[in-house]
Amino acid sequence: MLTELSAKKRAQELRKQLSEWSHQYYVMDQPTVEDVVYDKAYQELVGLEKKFPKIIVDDSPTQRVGGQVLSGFNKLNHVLPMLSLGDVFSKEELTEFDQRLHKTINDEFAYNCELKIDGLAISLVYENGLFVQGSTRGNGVVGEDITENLKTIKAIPLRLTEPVSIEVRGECYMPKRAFVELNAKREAEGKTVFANPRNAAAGSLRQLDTAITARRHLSTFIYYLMNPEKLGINKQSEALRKMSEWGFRINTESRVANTMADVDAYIDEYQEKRITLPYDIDGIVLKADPFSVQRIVGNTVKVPRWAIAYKFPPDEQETVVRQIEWTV
Ligand SMILES: NC(=O)c1cc2c(=O)c3cc(F)ccc3oc2nc1N
Repeated sequence: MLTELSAKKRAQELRKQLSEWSHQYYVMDQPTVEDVVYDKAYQELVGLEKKFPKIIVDDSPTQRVGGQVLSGFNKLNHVLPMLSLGDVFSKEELTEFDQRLHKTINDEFAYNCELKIDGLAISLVYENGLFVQGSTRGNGVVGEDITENLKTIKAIPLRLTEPVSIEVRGECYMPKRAFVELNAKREAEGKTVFANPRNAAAGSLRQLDTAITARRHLSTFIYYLMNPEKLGINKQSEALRKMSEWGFRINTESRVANTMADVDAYIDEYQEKRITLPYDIDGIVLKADPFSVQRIVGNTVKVPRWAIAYKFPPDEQETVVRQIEWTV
């Protein structure tokens, strides 16, 4: 005999199992069960919550797709401005960036090298481990509250592994494969196609119908933890590891570089690998790894002084392919 109490207990077991499977599949890219196994457990949970609505909790996976159509997005002020990155387009300019930093910082320090994901910047706020708000960069000071749409993205945890109250920032992107399939579908339906995965991700996040966002296979790479030193974290490379432990999807290609020669090698390696990655990148991001260095040099009104984006030259072969398509 199914009582509310036994339903509540079973629902908790199912949520825990579904969350583990979801983390393995969407955050770690290492699915451990077939979709049919996941779907069966998910449908059982949906059935229990339908029968006993009082057992529903905010971080149940069934709450990701609210299915509501929003009338618009509220504006919100970022606690700290979401700055952009300064860009350089040559290794010489990168050396100048390094030399400028060493004018202010006397001791040696390492850089954290990261791929520059070509998506759109988002900010995620958690209270006691629960996802409570998500937003776009907007103009850097005022962003749009897109919490309901971000909840549909399975790479974004609804509950962290520790009850921490933090704000993190990262890139929301559409994988290349999802982009190609979306455009093929739109073309077949006589709709306009998106020019690139970044525009497709932006368009998908700005959907007022959250059920549409939920179908767009968006994902994230989180790269920034606000006030890390208050949490006893002293380096960017440590912050990335900690955010991964909390349950965030972190890009695994980042690397600590102790010399500019190592930075050059990282750039050359990923300029080669770029075309094989399942997501678009438009360069690499170089960051002073110690937060003490970041704190000393600080930010200008627009950009951090402790980070720089090295942009890859436009990818000739892609351009050529596009031209061939165009002439045909
Ligand atoms: N697209 C990216 O993959 C990426 C972007 C940024 C930023 O925009 C960014 C902006 C700041 F003000 C400070 C750090 C940042 O770090 C970043 N790190 C990254 N990996």
